[in-house]
Amino acid sequence: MSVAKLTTYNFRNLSSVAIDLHPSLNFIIGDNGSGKSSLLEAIFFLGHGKSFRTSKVENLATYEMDNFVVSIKDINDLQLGLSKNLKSGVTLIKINGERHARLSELAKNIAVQIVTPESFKLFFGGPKERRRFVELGMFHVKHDFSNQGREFNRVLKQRNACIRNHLDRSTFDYWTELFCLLSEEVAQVRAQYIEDLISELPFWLAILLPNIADKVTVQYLQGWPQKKTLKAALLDSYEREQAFGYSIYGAHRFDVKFLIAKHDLESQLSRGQQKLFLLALTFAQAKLIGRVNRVKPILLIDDIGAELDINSRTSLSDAITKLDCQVIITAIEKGVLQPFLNNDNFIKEKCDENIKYHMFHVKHGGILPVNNSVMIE
Ligand SMILES: Nc1ncnc2c1ncn2[C@@H]1O[C@H](COP(=O)(O)OP(=O)(O)OP(=O)(O)O)[C@@H](O)[C@H]1O
Repeated sequence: MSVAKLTTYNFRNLSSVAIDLHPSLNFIIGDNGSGKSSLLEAIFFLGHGKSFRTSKVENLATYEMDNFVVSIKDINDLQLGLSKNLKSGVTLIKINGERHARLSELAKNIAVQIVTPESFKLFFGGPKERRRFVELGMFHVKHDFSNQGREFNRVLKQRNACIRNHLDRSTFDYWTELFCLLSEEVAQVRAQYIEDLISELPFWLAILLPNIADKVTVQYLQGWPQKKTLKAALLDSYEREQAFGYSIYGAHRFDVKFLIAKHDLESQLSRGQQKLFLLALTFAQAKLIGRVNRVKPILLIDDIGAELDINSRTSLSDAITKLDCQVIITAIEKGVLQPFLNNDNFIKEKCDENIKYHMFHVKHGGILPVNNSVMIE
């Protein structure tokens, strides 16, 4: 889906917002603290059921308010809505007016990816963000995997409980057997997905980071030593697991390593280059998501000017012309967007309604369209 209309109520500092978005390209400009990230956060919240910057849902309601609502409508009038009452704790999920119990029902309809100024630091930090990134892609691309993934998580929990509670050896062995079986299955599906992702990457690197495009290698680490079976690795680490109190090997411990000439990518690239690399990877993932044809991905880029010089932003605008995504970009001032505004390829490739983009100005939580920037051909 792409968002045709976004409505928010009591969300962060945004006053009641109702804006019409362009199917391909949108710019949100405004001063620091005006509410740009909050707007992206509202869309992200619908796609993920959580924020990208706080784990406390109560932070999302406007100060002093005890409820908030976010809803979107696509061009075919599909309507997704999520409201939260902080007092009662009730979360209401609605799709076309009908109530649903699971956030994943919403997420099936909207694939939101975000790149913020902090993203690349998190991504190249611990494995958590890399795992999250891959799992989001798999959720949308490998539909059949969802049940398998849920079952794996259930068995992992059971096995961890066995370790923590020092249950008898036969119960432990039962869960270990099942855990190994599911780990192998999950790791295999994931390996396929990562292979697909890696095969998309060179195209985007050639646009965004041409100097290193052919030097990058990617390693998938399945979650246990490559040379051993998981069962053998777990047997060897029985004592350590008992001491730690959780499963130290298994498909949940997977990781992806990016290397340039055998060195960790993050130790070789500048901050701007790391950000471009993450964008290339995000575009590769968006392409895979788009290809399964169920949902058109939505790409949010917060503070496009951070870390990126004019050349990088020009390459980025070229890359975006090649994506079939709805893109929403924030910036503190219009000048930063010149490479995008001057890029004629948007007109040819992206403009199906004679309008190149929509631009909005956010001021103190209020949002106004910038009329003269909505270019009619
Ligand atoms: N729950 C809330 N209720 C009301 N205002 C809030 C709430 N949470 C944060 N704010 C305020 O909302 C404002 C907008 O924050 P936001 O991060 O969206 O700004 P921004 O436009 O992205 O700024 P920057 O360019 O500095 O990143 C900030 O001034 C912040 O203090």
